[in-house]
Amino acid sequence: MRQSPHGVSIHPNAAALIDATAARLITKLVDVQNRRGEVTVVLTGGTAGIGVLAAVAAAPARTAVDWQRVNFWWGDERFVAPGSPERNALAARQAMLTRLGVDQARVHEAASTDSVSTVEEAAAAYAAELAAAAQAEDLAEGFEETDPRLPRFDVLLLGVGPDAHVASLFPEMAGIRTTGETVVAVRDSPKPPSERISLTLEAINTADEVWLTVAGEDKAGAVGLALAGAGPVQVPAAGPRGRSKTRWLIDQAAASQLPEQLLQPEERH
Ligand SMILES: O=C1O[C@H](COP(=O)(O)O)[C@@H](O)[C@H](O)[C@H]1O
Repeated sequence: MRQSPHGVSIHPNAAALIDATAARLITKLVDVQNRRGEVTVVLTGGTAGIGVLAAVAAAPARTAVDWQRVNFWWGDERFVAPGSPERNALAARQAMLTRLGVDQARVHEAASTDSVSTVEEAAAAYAAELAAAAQAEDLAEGFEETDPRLPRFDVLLLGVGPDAHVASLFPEMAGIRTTGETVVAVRDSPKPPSERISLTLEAINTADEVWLTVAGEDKAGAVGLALAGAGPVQVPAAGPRGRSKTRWLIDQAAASQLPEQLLQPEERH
């Protein structure tokens, strides 16, 4: 693994990236639990994101985490039936949640087409659930105030699409431009399914740590542009910033168009 001083870790291939990210996530969850008792993680869909969850569920070190005291949210969800293979939450349940005996009351899945009739209703319900969790935290002691509309997110995982989308915030579309809201409804996603809900960039950037986990050459252009300082409206992956840390966890193929200045001299070709 190569580490750049800019928060970019480059792994030799997708499998190594996924295993290393899973190990890092377990360590992070344990650290926060040791300090505060419970920990909140925001999950992502996508190939690498779900791969990481499967690797966590298979890692011997998983037993170091108290899975009953982990709160789960999602950065985005597809507005489809709950049993649809398109559903990010279903993929996460199959890869990890059902295998670890998590507390179901702490799993905050967005509404599906079975429970509400429009994607706007699903977005509003998710925003309300986030706000209620934030209020409950305020009543508990020891929580540092971040955004009154959102619970504290200790670590927020994101994938990146080949078009540089993160969560369900797509280039040049309304979602990535939205301010003043924590959750947006998306009706015209260029990647199917068309109806989705997503945290806004404003909400994502309340997280203490944001980790962008990306593998594959088809993502190299998006990663290169994001790290070269592109604007988030054109390149949504350029927008996420954790309050304490922003980590880019990528494989060699996804790193192939990284700006030269992000690499140590000995890493330049
Ligand atoms: O649609 C989505 O895509 C992205 C990235 O997915 P990938 O398969 O290209 O890795 C994912 O981060 C997001 O959660 C998901 O809804």
